[in-house]
Amino acid sequence: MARRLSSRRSRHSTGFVNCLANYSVEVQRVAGELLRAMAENLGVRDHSDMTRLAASQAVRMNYYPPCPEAHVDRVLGLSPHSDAVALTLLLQVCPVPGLQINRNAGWVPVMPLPSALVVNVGDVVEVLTNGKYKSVEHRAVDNAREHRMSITAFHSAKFGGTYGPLEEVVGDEEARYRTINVNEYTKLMLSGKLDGKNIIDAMKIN
Ligand SMILES: O=C(O)CCC(=O)C(=O)O
Ligand SMILES: [Fe+2]
Repeated sequence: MARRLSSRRSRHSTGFVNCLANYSVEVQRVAGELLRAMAENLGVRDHSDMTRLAASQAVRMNYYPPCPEAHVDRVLGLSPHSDAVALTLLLQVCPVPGLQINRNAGWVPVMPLPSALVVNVGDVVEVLTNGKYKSVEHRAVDNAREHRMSITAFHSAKFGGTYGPLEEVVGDEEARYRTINVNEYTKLMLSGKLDGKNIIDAMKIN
C-alpha cells in the first residue's frame, strides 16, 4: 500500500515537474521573442543586445489565501513594486482579479483572461532602453472570500555582462541610467525590499 501510494505520488510529481519544465521553456522562448521585437522597434541592429535579457529565468508561484481583512489600506497581497528583472511573464491562474498597475497615480485592475499572459516590463529593460520602455509599478490585492494564484516567470541576463543604456538607443541624448555589472545589480536587487520603483531610482543618474 505504502509503495503504491509513493509511486502514485512520484507519478504525480513527475507530471507536475514536466509540466512546469515545459511551461518555463515555452515562456522563456516568448520572452526572447518579445525582446527581439523590442530590439527591432528601437532600431538595435544586434538583437542579442536585447535577447540576452531572457538568458536566465526564475519562476515563482504566488498564493494569496482568502483574507477577510482584505482592504487596500490595511492588507495587501504584494506591496507596490516594479520587477527589478528585465521582463516578467505572468499567468493569472484563477479568474479572481488581484493584480493592479499604477497608471496616472491611480491603481488600475488587470482582469484575468483565460490563457493570457501579462507582460511586465522590468527595470532592466527601462535601463537598457534609456527609459524608452518604462517598467510598470504594480501590486496585488487580496480577496475577502476567494483565494488567488499567479505564476511569475522573471527573465534576466546571465552573470558576467553589464546592464546600461544601449549606445544605439541613447544616440545623441544623454544616458539617464548608470551602467553596472550584472552581479552588482543582482546584489542591489536582492538587498532591497519591494518598495515602488526603488531600484530604478538607484540606477538613475541625478
Ligand atoms: O500576483 C500577481 O498578480 C503579481 C505578482 C507579482 O507582481 C510578482 O510576483 O512580482
Ligand atoms: Fe511583480
